[in-house]
Amino acid sequence: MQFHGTGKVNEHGHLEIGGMDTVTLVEQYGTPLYVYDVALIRERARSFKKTFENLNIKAQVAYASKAFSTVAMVQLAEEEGLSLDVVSGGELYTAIAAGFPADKIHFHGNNKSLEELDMAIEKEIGCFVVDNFYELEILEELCAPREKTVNILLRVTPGIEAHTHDYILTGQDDSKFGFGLQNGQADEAVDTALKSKHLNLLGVHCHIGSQIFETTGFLVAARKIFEKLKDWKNEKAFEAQVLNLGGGFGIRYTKEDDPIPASQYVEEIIGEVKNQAEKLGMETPEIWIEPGRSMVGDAGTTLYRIGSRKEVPNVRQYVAVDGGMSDNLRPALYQAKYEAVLANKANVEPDETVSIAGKCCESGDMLIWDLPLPKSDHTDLLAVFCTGAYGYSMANNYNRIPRPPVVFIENGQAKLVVKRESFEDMVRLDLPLKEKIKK
Ligand SMILES: Cc1ncc(COP(=O)(O)O)c(C=O)c1O
Ligand SMILES: N[C@@H](CCCC[NH3+])C(=O)O
Repeated sequence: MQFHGTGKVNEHGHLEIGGMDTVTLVEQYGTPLYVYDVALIRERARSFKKTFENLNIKAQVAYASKAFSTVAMVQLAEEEGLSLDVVSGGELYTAIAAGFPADKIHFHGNNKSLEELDMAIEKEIGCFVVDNFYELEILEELCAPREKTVNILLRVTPGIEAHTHDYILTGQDDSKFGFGLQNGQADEAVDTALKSKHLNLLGVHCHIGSQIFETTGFLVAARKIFEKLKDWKNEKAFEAQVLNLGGGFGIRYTKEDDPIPASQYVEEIIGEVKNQAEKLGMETPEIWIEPGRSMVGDAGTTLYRIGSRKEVPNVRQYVAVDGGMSDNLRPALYQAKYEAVLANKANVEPDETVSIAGKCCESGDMLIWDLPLPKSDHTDLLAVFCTGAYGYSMANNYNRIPRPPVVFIENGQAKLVVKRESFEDMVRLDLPLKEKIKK
């Protein structure tokens, strides 16, 4: 088993993360439990930033907070000097509540509401990534009476089919996001933005998809965008100061995944952007990127307690854990694959193959199919790796299952950063039909 970050097996044969025994963590915080290896998040953030710095490129590395948004995570992003991508009022509110510098916040979304835009204008965020004509219109309308000017990027869809799951593709022509680059929409959006009194057009944004292992898609996107930038420079006297190529860098969930290092994505992107700019006689724009999964994905591990078991003779052994699609929706939604070990028997050789079921009332609530494991029972803990991105952030209360807490681990210290939801929380927003809720 290849562990991630500071993960290793300690002298008790237990999985250790950030110098903390995971069995001890469970004694203290219970299961299910999300555990984050903070040193690994810092390492990822620094590696992205350093690649730009080494090549002397003006850049912003914006953490895509949709991957995992909590006050503590946003504060960690700030400590590491990252910018922040938010995609809703809730993520924006979290950033503000965390004290994140507003001028380093970039606001995404294909249907930002008036209230959300209002809040973002009031907070004076750094940039709006405008997705459609309606947003151009309402943003101008909201800014005019305040006599405020806001920075914007136009999100374009370059017409690229990156190799990833269909549900997480975003750069193809037939996408709900952005202005079509090929069909004249992007040209029209540039005209509208340039005419507007209160929108300061900084440049272009594009995001081709998520969990991408090759650089080709990013490079083709950059080339296609530059063809337009050249036209816009010649025909509209508009020169882009910023090119944001989004996130999407893939990570290793299982041994079948073979991602290139984060620095390689960045180096190749920089190379192409410089090349294109030079070829077209333009200044190299500032390059912004928005990694989410590659910032936090492999830093997260979920700890579960093993529970019931069911054998379907000659077919399979189901082993159930005390969580499931309520804390990790990805297997049910994308057929995502994960690796796991018994946290308390981390160096014991497997002696059976089991399929890990969640506890939700849904046949599709399966976390891992056909996983080799040592024989296990209720005294054992399952550690599922690489759950740091889109795990907690997509967690839900299906079956009124409370969401697990989140613990940050660094240098042998554990810090609770999200509390466990309680059953009271499950009825917190409910209003009774009768006077009293029976307890
Ligand atoms: C606009 C945008 N930026 C950044 C991201 C982050 O992607 P990832 O987590 O794959 O790096 C996403 C999600 O796919 C996105 O839609
Ligand atoms: N939620 C997705 C990625 C979403 C990408 C956001 N545009 C995942 O878990 O892989």
